[in-house]
Amino acid sequence: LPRPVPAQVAREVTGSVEPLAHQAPDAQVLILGGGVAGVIAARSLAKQGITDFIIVEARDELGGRMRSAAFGAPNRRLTVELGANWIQGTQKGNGPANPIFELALKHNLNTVESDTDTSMTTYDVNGAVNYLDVFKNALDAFTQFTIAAAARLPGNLVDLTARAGYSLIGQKPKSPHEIVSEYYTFDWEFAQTPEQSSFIASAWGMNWTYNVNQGGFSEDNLLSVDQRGFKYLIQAEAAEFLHPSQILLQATVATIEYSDSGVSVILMDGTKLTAQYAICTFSLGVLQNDDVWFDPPLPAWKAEAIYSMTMGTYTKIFLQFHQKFWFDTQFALYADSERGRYPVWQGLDIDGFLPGSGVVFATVTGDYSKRIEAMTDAQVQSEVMEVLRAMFPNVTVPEPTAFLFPRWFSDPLYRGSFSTWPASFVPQHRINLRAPIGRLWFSGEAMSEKYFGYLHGAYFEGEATGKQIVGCIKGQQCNPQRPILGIQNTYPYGV
Ligand SMILES: Cc1cc2nc3c(=O)[nH]c(=O)nc-3n(C[C@H](O)[C@H](O)[C@H](O)COP(=O)(O)OP(=O)(O)OC[C@H]3O[C@@H](n4cnc5c(N)ncnc54)[C@H](O)[C@@H]3O)c2cc1C
Repeated sequence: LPRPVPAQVAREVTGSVEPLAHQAPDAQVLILGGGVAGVIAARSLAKQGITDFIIVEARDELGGRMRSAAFGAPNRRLTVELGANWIQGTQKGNGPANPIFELALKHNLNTVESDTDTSMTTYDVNGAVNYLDVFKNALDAFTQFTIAAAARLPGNLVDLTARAGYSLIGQKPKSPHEIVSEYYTFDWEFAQTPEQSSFIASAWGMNWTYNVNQGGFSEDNLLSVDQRGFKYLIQAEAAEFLHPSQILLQATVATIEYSDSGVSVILMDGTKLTAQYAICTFSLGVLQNDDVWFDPPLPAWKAEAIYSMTMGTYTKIFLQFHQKFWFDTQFALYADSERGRYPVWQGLDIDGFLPGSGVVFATVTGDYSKRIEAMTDAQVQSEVMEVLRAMFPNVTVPEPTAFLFPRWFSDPLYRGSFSTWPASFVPQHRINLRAPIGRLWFSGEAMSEKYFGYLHGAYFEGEATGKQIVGCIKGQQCNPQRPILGIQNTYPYGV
């Protein structure tokens, strides 16, 4: 979609800031960010006849964290997913459907069933070693973990860390095989350690997505191998209703000014845009790291909510080789003496996936992601090759023909990969994270109570915010969530 130059946008206002009341707004609604939440919020507005909006996006395309890249040696290039890759939970029978799954069907996305539970080969520092029994125990332990967490709800028992939850059900992994198996069931999903995560919210996050008995979609995971990129799904949806004048690409927001009567946004190039309402869909990481300035500064209740949720980082490290020399399963585990050291591997050179691609990738998360982002590509490649050579002691592992990993944590447009819920984040914090201030609304995956972290969380939040703003504009129903001022302990400290 080409970058438009609407007349209002071209009218640059730099320097002194005029009061909002004195100028005609550039749009009824500014949608800040063109990821899933932004595009679906726009669709919600358009469906209700509100077409006077502009999506303001820093990058040169829509999609946000649905981000793909061309990867590989010049004669063997293919599309890989740097960001979101799976449709997590699809639909069982006539039950609730994951809306991302519905979009994938609608736009004929090429996906393949991902067998995360049984298509596994296990390795450690001595090469291939079968510890599938330990791995299976970890999968079962996670099911027990979710049951134990859910059991706390009826009694309104306080949240704990996921680590405490594991310990309470007797799971105390000690050997590298046990530790990497636990890592796969927990960190690889949440991009944080059990110590950094909520017991209750980690369990319900899984249940609402995967457990049909608890209102989830299904247990299935579909991996996008679509060579147009996973993002095609949201770009194709956007193309159905967006007019070029409703999108402003390569426009980075520097400051957001807000009040009870309107919002104005100042871009990095000094352009000022004004609107009656704005929806900020920037990632939690962006909000946490002052990449965008708010004027006036965000109130204490909002700042506390933003800083109390966690932004996890999930990093895929892609390698391409002339020839496949690795496992035939979809996944492999590598147990190192250090927890989180290049632990999960995925092969794409498999029938139905990307056969003949010569591509395999490792995933690291959380603090380990931050660690490698501070290193050079060559240093990371050398560590990864050391691990591959330990996994395959009988193979002369050559240097890869291509190597790539994204730096989500360092990127000022994201500052991480997706949000995770820590034990000290209480439901009132989530209400405050989501609550609008004046005419400025907040949306995106991190605001979702049931689906934080996921594409479908971004989708549902974008849809809900769009609908609420329609209600306000049309003067029908305008009931913005009121913040909770001063979230208190249930029981006072005795000091
Ligand atoms: C590595 C990784 C793996 C993931 N895997 C999965 C998965 O398999 N399945 C799944 O369901 N989810 C997955 N997710 C999560 C999923 O991608 C997100 O939940 C979802 O894309 C978030 O959408 P959003 O619209 O809330 O935010 P975003 O996609 O972040 O959209 C916000 C937009 O704002 C723009 N922006 C930021 N700052 C500015 C600024 N100052 N000015 C202008 N524009 C700005 C950004 O460029 C971005 O386009 C993954 C994410 C990552 C990073």
